[in-house]
Amino acid sequence: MAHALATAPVGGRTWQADPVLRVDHVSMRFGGLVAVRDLSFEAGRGEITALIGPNGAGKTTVFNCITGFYKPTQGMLTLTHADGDRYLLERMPDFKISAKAKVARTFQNIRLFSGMTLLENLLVAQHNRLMAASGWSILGILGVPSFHQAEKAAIDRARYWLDKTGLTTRADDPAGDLPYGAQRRLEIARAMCTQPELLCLDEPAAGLNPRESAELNALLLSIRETEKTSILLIEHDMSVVMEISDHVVVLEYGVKISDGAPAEVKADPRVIAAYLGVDDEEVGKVEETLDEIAEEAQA
Ligand SMILES: Nc1ncnc2c1ncn2[C@@H]1O[C@H](COP(=O)(O)OP(=O)(O)OP(=O)(O)O)[C@@H](O)[C@H]1O
Repeated sequence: MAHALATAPVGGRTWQADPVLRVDHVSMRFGGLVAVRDLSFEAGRGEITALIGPNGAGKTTVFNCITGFYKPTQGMLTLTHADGDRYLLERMPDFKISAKAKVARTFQNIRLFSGMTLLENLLVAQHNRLMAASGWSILGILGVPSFHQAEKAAIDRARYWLDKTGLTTRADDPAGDLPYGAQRRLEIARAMCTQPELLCLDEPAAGLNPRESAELNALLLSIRETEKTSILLIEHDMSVVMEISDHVVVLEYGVKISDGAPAEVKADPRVIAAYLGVDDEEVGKVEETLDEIAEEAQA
C-alpha cells in the first residue's frame, strides 16, 4: 500500500524515490556457509518495509549487518537521513550506528532491564544524549540549566512513549512484571525514545495473541503516520506483514526471491513455492495455476 508520506515514485516504486536505506550487493559468509548472497534492496523513507522468508533465510543476518553486529563480507549499506547526511553502515562500529546514524532495533528475544521500572528503562535508552548534555558529568554535577532541560526532555519523551504504548499506569512497575505483549510494546517505546531515523524490529509480533497483534499493527501505523519514522521489520506473522507493510522483500536461502508491494509479493509463485515448500521444478506448475486463476477472474 503506497501512502501519502512518500515522495514521487520512480517507476511506481515509492521506496526507490527516497530510500532511507540502500542495501547494495551485500553478502555475508560464515566459513563455508553463505547466509546472505548478493542482496540488494531499498527501504523507503517514512515507509514500513517487511523482510520475510522461511526459517534460516538470512533475515536476522541482514539485520545484524545493518545494525553493526556483523560486518558484511561484501557490499554496501547506505543510510540517508532526511537532511541528506549519509552513513556507510558497513564501515561504522555498532555504537556509532545507533548514536550517529540513528538506527534503533529490537530483538527476537526481549532484552529489557527486567528489574528496572518502565520509566527507568526508557531513561536508560536516552543515556547517551543525557551524558552529552551533562558534559560527561561535569555540567550535571555543577547543576548547569542546560543539563536540567535535557533531563526534563528525556523524562517528557519517556512519558510520551509510555502513553503511546498504553503503559502509563505501569510506569513505576518493574519491566519484568509486565505481560509478554506489553513488554514487546515497551521495547518499541525504548527504541523510539532514541528518536531513530530507521527502526528495525525483529519479529515484533512473535508470541502475541490476535488482540495484541492488532494493537501492534495500530502502534506501528501510528509511528509511521505521526513520527514519520521509517520501519524495517522481520516478521513471520503474515497478517501483520500484509496489513501494514508498504513494501515486502522476500529471502530464501540468503537470496532475494521477490521484492514489491504486498499484493504483488503475495501472488508471486516463487514466494508461494518458498512458503509451501514446493520443489523448484514445481514452481512452473504453481505459476500455471496462478495464471489460470487470473484468467478465470478476468473472464
Ligand atoms: N553467527 C553465525 N555463525 C554461523 N552461522 C550463522 C550465524 N548466524 C546465522 N548463521 C546461519 O545463517 C543462516 C541464516 O540465519 P538467520 O538467523 O539470519 O536466518 P533467519 O531468516 O533470521 O531465520 P529465523 O526466521 O529462523 O530467525 C542460517 O543457516 C544460520 O544457521
